[in-house]
Amino acid sequence: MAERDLLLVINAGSSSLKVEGFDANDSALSTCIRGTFSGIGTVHPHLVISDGDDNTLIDVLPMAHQSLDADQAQTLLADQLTPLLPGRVVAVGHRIVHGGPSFDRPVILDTHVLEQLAALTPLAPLHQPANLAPVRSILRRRPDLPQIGCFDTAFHHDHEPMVERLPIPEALHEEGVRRYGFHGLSYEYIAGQLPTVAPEIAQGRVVVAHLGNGCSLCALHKGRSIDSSMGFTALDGLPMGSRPGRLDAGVLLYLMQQKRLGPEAMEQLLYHECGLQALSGISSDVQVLSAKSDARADFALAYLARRVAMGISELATALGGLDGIVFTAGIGEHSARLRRLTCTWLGWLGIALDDTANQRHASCISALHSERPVHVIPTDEARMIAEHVRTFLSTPH
Ligand SMILES: Nc1ncnc2c1ncn2[C@@H]1O[C@H](COP(=O)(O)OP(=O)(O)O)[C@@H](O)[C@H]1O
Ligand SMILES: CC(=O)OP(=O)(O)O
Ligand SMILES: [Mg+2]
Repeated sequence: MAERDLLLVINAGSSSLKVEGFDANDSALSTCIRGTFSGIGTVHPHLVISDGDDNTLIDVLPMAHQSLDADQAQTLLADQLTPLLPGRVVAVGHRIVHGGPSFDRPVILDTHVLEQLAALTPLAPLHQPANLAPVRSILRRRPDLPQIGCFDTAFHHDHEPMVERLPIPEALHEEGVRRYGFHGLSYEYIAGQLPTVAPEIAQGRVVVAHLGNGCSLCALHKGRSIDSSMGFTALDGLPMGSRPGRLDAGVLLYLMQQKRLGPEAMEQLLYHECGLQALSGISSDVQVLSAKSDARADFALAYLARRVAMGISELATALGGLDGIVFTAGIGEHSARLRRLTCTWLGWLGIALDDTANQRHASCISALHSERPVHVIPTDEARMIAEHVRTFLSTPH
C-alpha cells in the first residue's frame, strides 16, 4: 500500500502539548493519530497516544510524581509518536498564540519569521516560547519540511479602530500596545460549524464563550469577529484557571510600589497564582473544583459564572443585540454546572436552559420557551489549523 501523506498539527500550550496527524489526501481530513501530553510542569505528567479510531496505542505516566519541563515532554512525545506515524509527514501546522500587528494569516515559519515571533514573547510569556520550541526543533531535524504558523490573533485582525484601541497614548498604540484578542482558531472553527449545527443563528449576532484553561468571549456577527474579551495579552477579560482576567491597573501599581514586586514576580503572580486558583485556594481546574464539597470551590465557580454572564451582556451591547450563545472548550463543553450558573444570570435576556439537555451536554441546551438559543459546540483548533495548512499549501505564494 502506498504510504499516506500526513499533515501534522502541533498545539503546544502552557501545560499541555497536543499533536494530531491528518490524512492530507483525504478531502475530509480524517485523523490518523493523536498524541496528548497533559500535566506538563505538574507532578502528574500524562501522555496518551491514540489512533484515528480513538484506540489507545500508548498510555504512560512518565517519571510519576516528578515534574517534566516542556522540552522533556516534547522529546518524549516525539520519541514515542514518530515510530507510530501511519505515513510520511509532508507539512506541520502550529498554533501560535500571538501574531502581533503583522501576522494576520498563516505564514511559513522560517528563521526570520521565528525571530519576529520570539520578539512577541513578552506579550504571551505563557504560550509563545512553548509554541515556538517545537518549530525550532523540527527546523533543525527537517529543514526541508514546510512548517506553517496559524495565529490565535488572526481571526480578530480586522476589528474596528474603537475595538482595537486601548485608552492610552497614541505612541503606545503605534508600537503595538493594542487589543488583539485570542482563541481565534477556536472561534473560527465554531463560526464554520454554525451554518450546520445552529443555522438559525449563523447569520446573526452570537456570543461564543471559549472556557478552557484560558477563558475568553468573542462577539460574532455573521460569522466574523467584531469584538473579544481578551486584549493586548491573554491576561485580559474573564478570570481563568490561574490568570485574573481584567484587573484594576491600580492593583499593579500597588504591587510594584508597596510590595516592591519586580517584573518576574508580577509575571508569576498574574499568570500562575490568580483566577480560580486564587479564588478557591484549592485548584485552577474546574473538574477538580466541581468534585469538591467546599464553600471556596463553590465561590470560585459562581464567581467565574457571574463574570462570564457579565461579559456576554457587554458583547451583546457591542453586537447591538443577541441571537444566541455558544459554549465551547473544556469547561464550556463539559461543565453543565458552570453553564447553568452562567445562564441563571442571563434570565433577564429571556434565556432559560433545559436542565436535562444541559446535563447531557446536548448540542442545543436552551428550553423551548427560551427567547434565545444556547448551544454547546465542541471546538477543534487542530482541525482548523489542518484546514489552514491545506489551503496554504494549495495556494501559490
Ligand atoms: N468533565 C469536565 N467537567 C468539568 N470541567 C472539565 C471537564 N473536562 C474538562 N474540564 C475543564 O476544562 C478546563 C481545561 O479546558 P481545555 O480547553 O482542555 O484547556 P486547554 O486550554 O489546556 O486546551 C479545566 O478547567 C478542566 O477542569
Ligand atoms: C490564549 C490562551 O489563553 O490560550 P489557552 O486557553 O490555550 O491558555
Ligand atoms: Mg486551549
